[in-house]
Amino acid sequence: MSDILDKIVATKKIEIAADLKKISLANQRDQAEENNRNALLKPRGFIQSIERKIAAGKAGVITEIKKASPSKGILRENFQPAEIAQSYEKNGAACLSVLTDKDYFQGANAYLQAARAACNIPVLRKDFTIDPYQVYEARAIGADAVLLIVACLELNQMKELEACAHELGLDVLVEVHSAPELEQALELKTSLLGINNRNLKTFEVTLQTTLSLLSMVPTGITLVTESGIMNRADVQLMRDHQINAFLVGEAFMRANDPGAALSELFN
Ligand SMILES: O=P(O)(O)OC[C@@H](O)[C@@H](O)c1c[nH]c2ccccc12
Repeated sequence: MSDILDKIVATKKIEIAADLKKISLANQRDQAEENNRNALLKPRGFIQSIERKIAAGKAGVITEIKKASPSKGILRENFQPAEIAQSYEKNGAACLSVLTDKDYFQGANAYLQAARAACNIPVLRKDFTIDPYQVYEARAIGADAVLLIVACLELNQMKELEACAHELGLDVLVEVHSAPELEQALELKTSLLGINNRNLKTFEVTLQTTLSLLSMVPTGITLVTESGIMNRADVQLMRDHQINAFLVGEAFMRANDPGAALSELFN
């Protein structure tokens, strides 16, 4: 083949990929907008649901639905998202977090859809959001909030993704693990800030991460302590520091009855 023909074909492939991306983005946007008009799929107010629990003197617990994780492998063999969602709701969860990442967490969009349809509480799409396409997709599958992880985004990208989420009526949970990341997170509009106690590079978990960053969190921000909450002493330690919102996965996923485990941990 001639050089020029090679070049034209290579350019053509890029052009087609870009066109396909545009088409699927438009489809997701249409679906997202249709969902916003459908009473069953309207955003449920993720932040509001947490704040309501806290205002009532309770813990605002985001209960997670995840089958596996890169650090722990399979957490739950008998994995039924709809049943788990109902059990969480019945036992006082403020919100759900559902992993949709396939390759590392064995998640699926279908799990989020099944979980949300089975309950009335808001649902976070737990994934690694790096492109507006995923925000439209989140709304298209019925999510009420998306996660933005500061460690994998530039500030301008985060702002773009947040604006996109807010335009669609989605709430944003911004996640940090260090002081510089926390400073970046405060550049966003969202009032929901997660401190991940797990270091995503080493998988090491310590609740000291939350405690050490606490003084940097301004009033008006709802702080969620994420990962490694395993027992009542962990919960008490956090509550002793006026931390009232929690994201918990493993402790519930390993339990026979996740809702009963929620109730034992917090009631
Ligand atoms: O299972 P744990 O230790 O209770 O953690 C839940 C949640 O915090 C964790 O799954 C998580 C926090 N941030 C994430 C980002 C991506 C994937 C997963 C996560």
